[in-house]
Amino acid sequence: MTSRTALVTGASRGIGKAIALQLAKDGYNVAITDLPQQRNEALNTVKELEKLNVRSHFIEADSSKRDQVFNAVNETTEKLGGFNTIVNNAGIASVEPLLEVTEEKLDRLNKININGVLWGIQAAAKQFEKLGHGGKIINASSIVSHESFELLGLYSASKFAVRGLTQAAAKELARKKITVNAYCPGIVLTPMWDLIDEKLGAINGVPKGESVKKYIDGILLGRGSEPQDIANLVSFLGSEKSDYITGQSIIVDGGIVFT
Ligand SMILES: NC(=O)C1=CN([C@@H]2O[C@H](COP(=O)(O)OP(=O)(O)OC[C@H]3O[C@@H](n4cnc5c(N)ncnc54)[C@H](O)[C@@H]3O)[C@@H](O)[C@H]2O)C=CC1
Ligand SMILES: CC(=O)C(C)=O
Repeated sequence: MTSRTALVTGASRGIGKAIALQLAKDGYNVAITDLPQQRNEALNTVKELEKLNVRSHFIEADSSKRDQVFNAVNETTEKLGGFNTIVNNAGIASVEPLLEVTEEKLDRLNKININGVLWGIQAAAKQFEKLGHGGKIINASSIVSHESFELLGLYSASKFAVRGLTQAAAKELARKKITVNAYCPGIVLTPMWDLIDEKLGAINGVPKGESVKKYIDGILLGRGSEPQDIANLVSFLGSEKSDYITGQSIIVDGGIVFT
C-alpha cells in the first residue's frame, strides 16, 4: 500500500487521540492539532504515534480560526508528504437550559463545532484539488444530531449543523472524488463527558457520576463507549472499503438512538 497522510484535529486526547492511533495502525502518517494548553499532551500523543512506525507531527491550531486550519493542512502536507484524509474532530460541549443560552456561549460553541468543521472541509478539499487527487473528509457529529438531548440543546443544534454540512459537502465534492461522512458517537467516556456529567449534576442536583450512569443504564449493549469504538468506525471511513459511501452520519452508540 502506498503511504497516506491524515490530519486529525483536537487529537491530543479523547476520541481524536484514539482515531489518530488507529489511523497510524492502518498505515497512515498522522498529524494532529490542538490548542496551546494541550501542547504537552499532544507531544506525548505524537510520541505514541511514532512508536507505531509512522511519521507524525503536532500543529498548534485553533479549529475556530480559518487561517489556522488552512495552515495546519499545508503544514501536514509539507512535513509528512501528501495529504489524503482530514478528521474534523475538535469540538466542545455546552450544558444549559435553552432559556439561559447567552450570545457569547452560542458564538463560542458554533465557532468551534460548526465553523471549525467548515474550515476543515474547505481546507482539505482545496488541498486535494491542488494535489490532483480526491480524498476523504470525516466529521465529528453525534447521536444528538439525530435526536436532541435536553440541556444539550445548543450542542445538539451544532451537531445537527455538522450533519447538514456533511450532506451538502458530499453533494458538492463528489465530482472531485472526495467523500464526506460523519461519525455520531453516543456516550463516550472522555473528559468531555466528565464535564457534561458535572454540569448536569449541578443543574439537576445529583451527585457526580449519577448523570452519566443514567445515560449508560439506557444503552442496549450495556456499557458506555470507549474512544476505540469510534476509532474503529473512522478506520473504516478512512479506508478504501468505504469508497462507495458518502454524505452519511453514522451512529456508533451501542444502541441509544435509532433512525
Ligand atoms: N465524548 C462523547 O461522548 C462524544 C463526543 N463527540 C464529539 O467527538 C469529538 C471529540 O470529543 P471528545 O474526545 O469526547 O472531547 P474531549 O474534550 O475529550 O477532547 C476534545 C479535544 O479537542 C480539543 N479542542 C477543543 N477546542 C478546540 C479548538 N478550538 N481547536 C482545536 N482543538 C480543540 C481539546 O483541547 C481536546 O483535546 C467532539 O467533536 C465531540 O463533540 C460526539 C458525541 C459524543
Ligand atoms: C457529548 C455528546 O455528543 C453526547 C451525545 O453525549
